[in-house]
Amino acid sequence: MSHITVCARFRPSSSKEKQNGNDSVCIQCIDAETFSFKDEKDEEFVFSFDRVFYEKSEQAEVYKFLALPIVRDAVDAINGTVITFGQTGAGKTYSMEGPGILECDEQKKGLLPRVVEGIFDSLSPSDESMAYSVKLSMVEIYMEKVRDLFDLSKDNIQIKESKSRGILLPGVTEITVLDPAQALQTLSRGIANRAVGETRILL
Ligand SMILES: Nc1ncnc2c1ncn2[C@@H]1O[C@H](COP(=O)(O)OP(=O)(O)OP(=O)(O)O)[C@@H](O)[C@H]1O
Repeated sequence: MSHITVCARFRPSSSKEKQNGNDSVCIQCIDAETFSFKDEKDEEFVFSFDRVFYEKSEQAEVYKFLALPIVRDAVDAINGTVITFGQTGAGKTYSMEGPGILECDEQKKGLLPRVVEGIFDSLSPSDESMAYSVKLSMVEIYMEKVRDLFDLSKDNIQIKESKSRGILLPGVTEITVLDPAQALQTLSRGIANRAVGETRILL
């Protein structure tokens, strides 16, 4: 089995797109893995992924298919990553965070709050000889530099690689979190520190 899962997700047309008549849809569902795309010359192309999430897909489905296996592996010390890629307005933030990571709308909440809960649920120690600690770091690559979103004075963190520990960010802030609420509060602080973000307010 591949260690990489690649999915496509389509978001519903926004009310603005509907208002402007920009909401004609050029893709058609074939099945849960395949869709067809018609370009402006009416030429048809067929694409397949591990899973295609169409516009009615639920956040919970995306979590279950894409992130839950990574959460399970993480608890067994296997590294995992979720990457979103797409043009502006495609739905990356919605998929990752939902309407906001502190918002607890059960249906709409995104991958981040679900992953946080999933990790803490999986850590509930059934075996008392086991001890876990959960630490968060958060960085942003901005203007070719790695900035620490938990300590903005660290604005040029180096990326190193070690044979035994893999990719490292020496000196990056690590915050120990004890429960999901504390983890989400901490992540929300990091998100607010991003230089590029839809909710950045300059005073
Ligand atoms: N699956 C979805 N269901 C409902 N609304 C969605 C969905 N995906 C995205 N949206 C809405 O579409 C809009 C754009 O989404 P979003 O902000 O997540 O895009 P983005 O890819 O993060 O854009 P940018 O790169 O500009 O930050 C938002 O208003 C969001 O709420």
